[in-house]
Amino acid sequence: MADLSGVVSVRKPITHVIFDMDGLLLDTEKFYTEVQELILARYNKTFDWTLKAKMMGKKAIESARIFVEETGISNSLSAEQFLTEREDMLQSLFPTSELMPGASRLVKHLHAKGVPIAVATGSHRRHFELKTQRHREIFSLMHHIVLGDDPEVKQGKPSPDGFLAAAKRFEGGPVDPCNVLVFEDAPSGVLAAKNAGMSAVMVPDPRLDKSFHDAADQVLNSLLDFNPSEWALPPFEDNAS
Ligand SMILES: O=P(O)(O)OC[C@@H](O)CO
Ligand SMILES: [Mg+2]
Repeated sequence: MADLSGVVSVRKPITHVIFDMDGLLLDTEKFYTEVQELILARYNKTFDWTLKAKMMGKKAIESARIFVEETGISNSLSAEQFLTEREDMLQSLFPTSELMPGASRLVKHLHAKGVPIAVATGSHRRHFELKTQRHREIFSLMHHIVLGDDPEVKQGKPSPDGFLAAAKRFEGGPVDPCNVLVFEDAPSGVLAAKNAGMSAVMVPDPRLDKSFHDAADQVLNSLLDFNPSEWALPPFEDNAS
């Protein structure tokens, strides 16, 4: 592949894959958006995608601080109070989580072909259990899952902690980051993958500003558009989703 200046960019051969969870495998980002819109409405403020872009992918307390500070409500609502307030609403929404289009097909395909796969999410254990309760089969195909409250994940994305911990835990690990492909939906997640020295395929929400695409190695509208052959991964044998 050559860019406009004629520079040939060669993709690294990928041996291991790490998936983000919220907004990438699971359609859960919409729950956070909904709840945050409701909370802000009480302060006569609106939630927008500039703020969403800063919060998504981060650990709960990190994104809570951003929320109360950026919206200027921190004098009335602390980050901790915000987390407590949104908890009841989130707890009833998470068990209804759906898979994103193409997630099941891609995870099952890579697993069937023997490509080691893992998850690295900013989500903590309790939320992870609620979100995945209807999707145990897909998540059971992961070699391992690194959660946001894992002791090795000192800082959330864009720190590389979660992805580096995930690369270490593969059989025979640590895997060289240049052989790892990360799938992410969030700007902070793409940066975390790049900070870890990995390649990143971004599958962003269409409402996210396009400037956030620049850090990714590839940007797709959907996981259904992923072509494994472009990354030296085994090709799909059919076109079924
Ligand atoms: O890292 P992911 O799986 O996107 O999780 C972050 C999440 O807790 C909300 O944005
Ligand atoms: Mg995500």
